[in-house]
Amino acid sequence: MWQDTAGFNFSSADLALDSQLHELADTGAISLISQLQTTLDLQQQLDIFAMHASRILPLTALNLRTAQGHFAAAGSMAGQHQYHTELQLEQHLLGQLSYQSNHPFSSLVQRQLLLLESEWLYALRNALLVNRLQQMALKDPLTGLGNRRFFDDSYSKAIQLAKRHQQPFALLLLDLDNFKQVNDLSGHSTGDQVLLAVADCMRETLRATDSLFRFGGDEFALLLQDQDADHAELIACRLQQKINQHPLLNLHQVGCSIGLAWLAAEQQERDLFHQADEALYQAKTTGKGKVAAERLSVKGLSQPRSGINKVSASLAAAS
Ligand SMILES: Nc1nc2c(ncn2[C@@H]2O[C@H](COP(=O)(O)OP(=O)(O)OP(=O)(O)O)[C@@H](O)[C@H]2O)c(=O)[nH]1
Repeated sequence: MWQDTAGFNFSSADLALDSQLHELADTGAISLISQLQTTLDLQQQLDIFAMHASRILPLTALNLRTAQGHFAAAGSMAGQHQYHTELQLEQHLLGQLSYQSNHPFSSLVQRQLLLLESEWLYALRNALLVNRLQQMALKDPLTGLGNRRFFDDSYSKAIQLAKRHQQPFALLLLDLDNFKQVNDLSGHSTGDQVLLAVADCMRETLRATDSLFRFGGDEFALLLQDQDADHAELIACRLQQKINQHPLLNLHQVGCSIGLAWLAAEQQERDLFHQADEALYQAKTTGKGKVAAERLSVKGLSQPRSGINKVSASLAAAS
């Protein structure tokens, strides 16, 4: 037991806590905690943490890898030295941090960074949780593609970006042909398999998975940023071909119709969604299995499989 000058008694545990608090104050951890409490945004938390870590050692870059994505602190650039750590809380790996600096990461620096990291863990866990819930709210639960809400957000952001940077931008709306018969003839779970196969075809055609959406039912959308009309048309045809050639979709004679509209750099004000929807309507009503481009000119870029026509005809006869 120790006594300070004012006569208070301290145990060794109090002194250990006191010295830890001083160390935390030295590393800036206390103000770090209060700053981290102001946000549940992963990028913002990383930026705040990077600012505090830079007080220990000037950093050129700080990257955070998590199961929900990779983040880089604002202004990150390559440095001469690297240091990697894992952020774990209660035996759960939250993420991996990669520091870069033009100064070496001495063992003292590493120790201070470790201490600082430990102050981030709870706030990081909460931010990851919120991020995961947000992602779930934006995803179609069956296919994992973006849902309609996510599409609406992405669409307006893409339009703004296209306007700001004068970049072309295309929208594809896709509706399956003859999907209902899969449910009717083979059951709902086979129908679900068919929808999953369509999502796979979309992912294989377009790697940027955050641009792929399912609105519900058998309706899908693709946002193609910085794509001119020719390229967008090529992607639409490639996707349609993939769907036509997919074994499961072929087996159930499911094809697709696609409506395509694009915004050239000089044409900023048109209602792209309406155009693509009109084009899709044209593709549907002029025989299915087609890609229809804006201005309502239907191009028979891909012919429907003969089987599809036959099934349509027999369904029509049956109804
Ligand atoms: N298996 C499954 N079916 C669904 C789901 N959501 C909607 N559906 C069904 O999808 C079908 C969509 O109907 P339509 O678009 O008229 O079917 P279609 O045969 O493709 O019609 P066309 O577009 O005229 O060729 C309906 O039978 C819905 O019940 C789902 O999540 N899973």
